[in-house]
Amino acid sequence: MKCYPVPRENLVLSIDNLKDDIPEEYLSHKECYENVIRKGSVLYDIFSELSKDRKHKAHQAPSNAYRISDGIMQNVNPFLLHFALFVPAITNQATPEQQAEFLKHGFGIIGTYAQTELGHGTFLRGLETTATLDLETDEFVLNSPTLTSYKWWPGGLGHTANHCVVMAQLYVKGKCHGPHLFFVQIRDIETHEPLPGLKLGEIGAKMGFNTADNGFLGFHNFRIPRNNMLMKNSQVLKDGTYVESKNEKLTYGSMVFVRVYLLSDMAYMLARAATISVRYSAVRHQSHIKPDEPEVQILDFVIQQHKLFISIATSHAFKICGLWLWQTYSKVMEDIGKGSMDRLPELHALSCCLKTTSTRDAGWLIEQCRLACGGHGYLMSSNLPSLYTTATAAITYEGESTVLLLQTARYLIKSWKRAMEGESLPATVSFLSEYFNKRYNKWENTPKGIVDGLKLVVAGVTKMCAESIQKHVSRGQQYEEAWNSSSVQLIKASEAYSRALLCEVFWFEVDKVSSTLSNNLAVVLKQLAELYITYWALEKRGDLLVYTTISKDDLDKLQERYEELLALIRPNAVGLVDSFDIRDEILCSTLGAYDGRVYERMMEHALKSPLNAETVNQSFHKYMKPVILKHKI
Ligand SMILES: CCCCC/C=C\C/C=C\C/C=C\C/C=C\C/C=C\CCCCC(=O)SCCNC(=O)CCNC(=O)[C@H](O)C(C)(C)COP(=O)(O)OP(=O)(O)OC[C@H]1O[C@@H](n2cnc3c(N)ncnc32)[C@H](O)[C@@H]1OP(=O)(O)O
Ligand SMILES: Cc1cc2nc3c(=O)[nH]c(=O)nc-3n(C[C@H](O)[C@H](O)[C@H](O)COP(=O)(O)OP(=O)(O)OC[C@H]3O[C@@H](n4cnc5c(N)ncnc54)[C@H](O)[C@@H]3O)c2cc1C
Repeated sequence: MKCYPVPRENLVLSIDNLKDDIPEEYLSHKECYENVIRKGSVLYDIFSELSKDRKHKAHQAPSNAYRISDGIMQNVNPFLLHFALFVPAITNQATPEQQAEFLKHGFGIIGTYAQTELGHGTFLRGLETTATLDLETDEFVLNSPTLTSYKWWPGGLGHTANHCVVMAQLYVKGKCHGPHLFFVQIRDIETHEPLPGLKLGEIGAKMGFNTADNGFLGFHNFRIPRNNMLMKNSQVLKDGTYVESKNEKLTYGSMVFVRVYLLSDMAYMLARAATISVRYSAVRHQSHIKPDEPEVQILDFVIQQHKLFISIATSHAFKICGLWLWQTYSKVMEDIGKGSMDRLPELHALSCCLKTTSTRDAGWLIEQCRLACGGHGYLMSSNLPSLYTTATAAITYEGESTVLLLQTARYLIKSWKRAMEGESLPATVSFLSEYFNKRYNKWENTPKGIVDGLKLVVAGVTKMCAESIQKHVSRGQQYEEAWNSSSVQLIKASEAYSRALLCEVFWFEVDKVSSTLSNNLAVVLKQLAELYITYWALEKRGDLLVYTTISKDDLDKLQERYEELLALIRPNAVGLVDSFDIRDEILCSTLGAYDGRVYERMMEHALKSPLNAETVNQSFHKYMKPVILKHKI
């Protein structure tokens, strides 16, 4: 996977014409798009220059530096798909010769990843776009046979990209070989006009992501060279011979990359929301704790700490687990490069449930941060509304959450069956064997004890799912029907598995490095990790009571410890969000600026509203005054 050198923050933030005179929320839909293209083009130019000087580092661990662009854009970058999916799809799925050919223009082309259609997003085998081999001309003919087969949603497709990687059903000599990827130019490089045989446009305003330029694309007998099929894993030869892939799911590899990346991405989204809401909570004084004392910082309310500190801890949890998952991804990609695909199912299962949990948690936690800021959190200038709509889009894109959790459940059930047959299991699911063989310990009120307890919940729910499926089958249902009948519990098993993974990796990674850290830092990181684990033990107390030997007394002690941790973290709370080191220009928040001048910034921002350009808006004279005068008594 090529990674793009990321421009240093100072370099990017020092560029004058990247600043907005009018806040984006006061621009029209069209002006918004034109504005991000203006800024994105400057960024793109910087990326191009920088990439000429430095070698691309393959398999570079996720870094959120590319989110500088979000700070500059104050919204989603329409070029993001080029980097997030278009280039990775080519580097993962094309032969070296094709990569050299397709990427020879480097930043000279702008691409996107066109897979989802109006009629299908989840069920990829149901995609309707066709790519049919024409033996005589050595070309593929692309068609959108129905309205529902139009590509719909790809970022940058509407008016930005001039190329895309298209997922289409491959037809050779009348036989369908399933979804494959194709490199397609869609606009003229010089004029940017759509090429003949294409229908292109944007899909309209959305809840957020409104600068992503999500678009639609229809093909009408559109021809591309045969060599434009990405042929690293499977090939179509000149004589029409189809050489199938060692694993047909390798075609889906680009989605795994983004799912893995999203864990780190959500860590960064949460870091921003936590920074804004904790800093604001240190500035905002409201109400009393002791009646005879001055109004307090709202951060001194324990319930405010309960709302916000979990976001600080979760950001670190996702960052640490994101790097752990990235290392797994890199190792599996390396193995695949050597011809071994043994761990691909495990990586798929891990990426599905962790992508789902991280995006869902980021959504509700950012909303919780907003709500904790009262009315001012509802202002666009706080940036919390935009963070929310941007984060929650990820619950759907790159694999809808329910669908991905069912994928992980599929892996858990298969692993449970292997445990029952005495097979050895990968470390990430080996606890299923221990549970099956009744090798587990009594409850302990320690972080490790909680992690072990959460794993027992996973094993217990997985066992219950397997028994439920078996029960439905024994009553005459086909396996797929029995699976569907048990899907509520299957989702629960995957959710529990994801939570146990996050708690285990967070705690043990922190524990592992703590000896290398200064004592103060180790203490604070361990407090955050313990807060995270204890928070979720209390949230899942019902399951723990069902599947472990935890007692009511243990739970009371956990609640007490949780509240102790809130008090221990309180003195470091502002320092902890400052340590996320997110500059004001990237935070883009009147509530979260480093200098704490909240009220002055709110007023400065309000005065930028176009409505405040005059004391009386023309609508008074045009519309209100006639009515007032007419009904004046
Ligand atoms: C200039 C400034 C910018 C600079 C930027 C610089 C750098 C940026 C770099 C990176 C950024 C990265 C991320 C940034 C953040 C966000 C990205 C930006 C925007 C959003 C993009 C969104 C893009 C999309 O949404 S693309 C479309 C996504 N669509 C999906 O995910 C579809 C979901 N559906 C599926 O995956 C499948 O259809 C299915 C649900 C799995 C079902 O498929 P099916 O064939 O029915 O499979 P089945 O259930 O029968 O299982 C069969 C078998 O296959 C295995 N399987 C399935 N999928 C996979 C897989 N992906 N990998 C491996 N194995 C897979 C499955 O386990 C089964 O196996 P088995 O039979 O059980 O053994
Ligand atoms: C902001 C944004 C950006 C996007 N960017 C891109 C992009 O760049 N490129 C691209 O190709 N796509 C993109 N997408 C599309 C995205 O990948 C799809 O929306 C996603 O895969 C879900 O597919 P769908 O919308 O067709 O929902 P469907 O697949 O129709 O699912 C709808 C609902 O049906 C239920 N459901 C579906 N299947 C199952 C099942 N098997 N079991 C149980 N329940 C099920 C779920 O509740 C699901 O939410 C983007 C989407 C968004 C929102």
